[in-house]
Amino acid sequence: MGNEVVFDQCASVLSNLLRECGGVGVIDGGLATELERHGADLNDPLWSAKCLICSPQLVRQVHLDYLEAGADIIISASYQATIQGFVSKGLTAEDGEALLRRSVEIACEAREIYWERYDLLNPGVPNRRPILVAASVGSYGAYLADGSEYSGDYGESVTLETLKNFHRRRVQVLAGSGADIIAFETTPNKLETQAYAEILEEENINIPAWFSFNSKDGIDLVSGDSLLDCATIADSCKKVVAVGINCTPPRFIHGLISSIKKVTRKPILIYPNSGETYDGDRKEWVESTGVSDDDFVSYVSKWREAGASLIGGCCRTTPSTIKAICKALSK
Ligand code: MET
Ligand SMILES: [Zn+2]
Repeated sequence: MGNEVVFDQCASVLSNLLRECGGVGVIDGGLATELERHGADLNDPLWSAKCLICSPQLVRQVHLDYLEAGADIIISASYQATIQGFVSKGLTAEDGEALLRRSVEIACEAREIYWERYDLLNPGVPNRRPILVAASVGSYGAYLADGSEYSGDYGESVTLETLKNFHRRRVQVLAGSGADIIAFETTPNKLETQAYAEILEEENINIPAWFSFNSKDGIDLVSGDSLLDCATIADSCKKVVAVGINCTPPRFIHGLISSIKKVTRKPILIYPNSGETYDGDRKEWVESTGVSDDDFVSYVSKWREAGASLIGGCCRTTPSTIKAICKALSK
């Protein structure tokens, strides 16, 4: 297939969804933290990817809960699923690749169950609503599980090539897994943004991607790298169809949308966390620091007005947050 055809196909995946959703789509909420709320123990270097091995049916149920809550896009449990991470657990690289594919398959199964229920409840009404499955790619720091996911500081020895070599095979496998889009999430720095863009351009990746950055000051990425620079890289990459922010406190989102808008006309996506802070030493969330579903929702129309086209939640948001977002958008 010629490059231009691939680019057109990539662009239409999201534009079709947005058209059918009346210009604004809803992304799901936190996956890992929701698995934990249901009792999963994620204290493991594989984090939520551990559930791909131990409790795939719980992962499918959480995807289904988000669809029932109204999400138009569900994100697979591959955030911290890496071939290297599975190999350190004693699996073969082939098993690791199979688990990556499985993460997308589980999300697709949830979509199928959801659609079948719709058919049962609405016999003869052939109008299943469109749902996209996004294959999650977390950062190199998420794989290291040493906190660098939230500092973006990988040290001098990690180069662009290190990051490209780390991510390449996973991205290839996820691109061929049946997912509709690749979600590069919680991206902490510019080097990794560059690595993602180069992989998408150099490899024959024929599904679109979104780039989502993580900020802790409401201005730049967690590493201190310029959001404008990183969003510009995303803007220049033809396979990237949306750019935005995730896992960042709600209070910072409005300003971040305005910044991104300065450098791209691509759809802007945002899926903030609950605003709670994570205590890395105790390995737990500090509840009192967050916002309630009602507070979260009071932001939604402002984010929409500021220019966000895809809105959802990240860590510690739940299906009830997503339901409230849908309500605020009167979907
Ligand atoms: N999609 C991932 C999740 O919700 C994003 C995690 S951000 C640290 O589990
Ligand atoms: Zn998160």
